Amino acid sequence: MSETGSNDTQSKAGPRLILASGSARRRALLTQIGYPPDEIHPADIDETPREDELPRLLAGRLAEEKAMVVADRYPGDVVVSGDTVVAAGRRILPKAETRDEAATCLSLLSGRSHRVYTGMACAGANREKIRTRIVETRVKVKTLSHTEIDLYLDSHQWSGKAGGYAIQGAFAAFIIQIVGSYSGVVGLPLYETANLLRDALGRAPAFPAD
Ligand SMILES: Cc1cn([C@H]2C[C@H](O)[C@@H](COP(=O)(O)OP(=O)(O)OP(=O)(O)O)O2)c(=O)[nH]c1=O
Repeated sequence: MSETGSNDTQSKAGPRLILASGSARRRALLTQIGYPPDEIHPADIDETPREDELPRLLAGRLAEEKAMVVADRYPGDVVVSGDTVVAAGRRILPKAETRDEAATCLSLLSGRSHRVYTGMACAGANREKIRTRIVETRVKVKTLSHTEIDLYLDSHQWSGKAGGYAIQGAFAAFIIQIVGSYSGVVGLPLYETANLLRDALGRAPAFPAD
């Protein structure tokens, strides 16, 4: 897989699919639904929330910016992107980069419900418009003991994750209920993504054989 942006095969096979994300999970999610990306090109954008920006709007705006930045490099191809934002009330939690940051996130999530907003954006091959979807999921977390928090922090599974946890890992044992989109929490809401990609690529998915 190259990052040259060449699209020689486009006229014969239709537009290629470019994933504007460095997230291995987003790549795996696309592959799971039969739309494996032809190329990966992470979008380097400033993800700082604007003052008083609502988490839902932030997720949509960042997904759209990621798609736009990368779309400029791949004329004639379809570009898809995502952005996941975790919010406890109106408070937007960071992507945890340090143990202290993760510990603060976990104490905010313990014993209550929070919301995860995932924006996904799809730039069609003709660039007429970028289509965006924002999916909200409510996640209810048990009251975490000090031991549970320490064990989780020791695992480092929080590193780089919005809200300091990953539902696809050990943290699942602490989740009482989710209402919304599981795949959205992991990184891309697959129902909405599949619909937009089917339209944009003009072809059925190629489901991987079991
Ligand atoms: C809440 C939660 C987040 N996450 C991850 C998904 C995202 O990778 C990350 C949120 O950061 P994002 O900015 O959405 O994505 P990213 O920085 O990993 O990649 P890119 O910007 O290149 O697309 O948190 C999980 O993997 N599981 C979870 O349960």
